Amino acid sequence: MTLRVRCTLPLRHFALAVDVTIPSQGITAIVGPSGSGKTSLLQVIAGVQSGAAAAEVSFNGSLWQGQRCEVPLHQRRLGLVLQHPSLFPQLTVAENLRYGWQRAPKQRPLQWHEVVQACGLHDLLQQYPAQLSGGQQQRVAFARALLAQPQLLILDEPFSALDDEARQYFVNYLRRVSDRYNLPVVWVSHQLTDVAQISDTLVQLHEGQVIGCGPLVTELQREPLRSKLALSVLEVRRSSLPQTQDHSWQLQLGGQQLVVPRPQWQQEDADATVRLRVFARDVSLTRELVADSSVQNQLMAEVITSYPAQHPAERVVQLRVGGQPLLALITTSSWQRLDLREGTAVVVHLKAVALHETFRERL
Ligand SMILES: Nc1ncnc2c1ncn2[C@@H]1O[C@H](COP(=O)(O)OP(=O)(O)OP(=O)(O)O)[C@@H](O)[C@H]1O
Repeated sequence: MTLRVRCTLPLRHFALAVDVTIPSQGITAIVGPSGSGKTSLLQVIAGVQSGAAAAEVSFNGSLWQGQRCEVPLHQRRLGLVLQHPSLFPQLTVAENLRYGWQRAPKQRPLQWHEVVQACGLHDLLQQYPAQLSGGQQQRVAFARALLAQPQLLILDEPFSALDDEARQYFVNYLRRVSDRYNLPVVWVSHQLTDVAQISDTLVQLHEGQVIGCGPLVTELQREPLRSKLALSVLEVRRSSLPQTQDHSWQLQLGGQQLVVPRPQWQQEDADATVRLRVFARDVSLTRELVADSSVQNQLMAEVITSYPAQHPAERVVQLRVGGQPLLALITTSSWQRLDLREGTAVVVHLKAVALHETFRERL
C-alpha cells in the first residue's frame, strides 16, 4: 500500500521534479531547507496546487490525479492542515469542528469528545477564530482535520506556533493517533528532532529534487541530514526482565542491555518497542570496558567508517551497535589516540540521562 507522486511543477527558481513512492502507513516526513519545495509537494499530493500541469498522484491504487483525472479534494478524504490555519472566521470553534465532522463517513473511529479533549479545546468551543492565539488556532485546525475521519493526514508545520511543551505533547499525540487508527500521515516540520522522534519514513528534498527517500533510521545516516543533525535513532525492545524499581527501564539492543530513565508519560505494554534519539555528541568511545564509570550504558560496537565533522577538530564516527547504525562525535585527537579505523571493536558509552525523552502525555 503506497502513495505514489510524480510531478513537474515550475516554481520561482527551479522546478519541483519528483517521482517518489512512499508507504501509505505510518508517518512520513518531508524535510529539506527552507524554499526546497516541501509545501509545494504537500499541495500536489492534496490536489490544491493549481500549477501542477504534469502530476500523477495515486493512493493505495486509486488514481487521484492523472492526465485525464482529477479527484476533488473532498473525495480524497484528506485531513489537511496547512501552514496558516484556514478556519472559517464567521464560525465558532465548535462550528468549525462540526464542518469536518458532518461530512465524515458514518463510521467515525475518531470520536468527537476524545479529539476535543485531547486537543484541549473544551473551553474554546464557543470562541471565534479571531479570539484565539496562533497556537490555539493550530490546535483547532488539527482537531478539525482528525474529526473529518481522513484516510490520509497531510500536515504542514502543524504545531509551529505552539510552545515547546505543548508541541511535544501534540507530536506524541500524533504518533498515538496514527498508530491507534492506522492513519497514514505525511508531514513537514522544521523541528528535526520531532521528525526523528515519530517519523518512520523520510523524504529529503533539495531545490525541488528528492535526494533521499527511505526509512528514517537509514536516512539519518545520509548527507546532508547526517552532518546537519548528527542524530541517530535506536529502536530497542523493552526487556522481559523484571523492571527496576528506580524509575528506570531496562531495554534490549541486539542482545545487549541498556538502562534509561522511564518516560513519565509512557504507559505502553511491557514489551513495546522504544525509540531512543541519540545525539552524536552524547556518545563517547573507549577501546575497553571502563570500571567505576557513572555512564551506565557500555555497549560493544564496531567502527564502520568516519569522516570530518563541520568543526575541523572533530570527527563523526559511524558505528554499528546491536545491528543498528549509530553516530558518535569525537575529537580528531581522540580518533588518533585510540587508533581507530574501519572494523575496530569499540565500547560505546551512552549516558542514560541523555536518552531521557521528555514527551508529555497530557496538555
Ligand atoms: N505558486 C508558486 N509559483 C511559483 N513559485 C512558487 C509558488 N509557490 C512557492 N513558490 C516558490 O517555490 C519555492 C519552494 O516553496 P515551498 O513553499 O514549496 O518551499 P518549502 O520547502 O515549503 O519552504 P519553507 O520551509 O520555507 O516553508 C520557493 O522559492 C517559493 O518562492
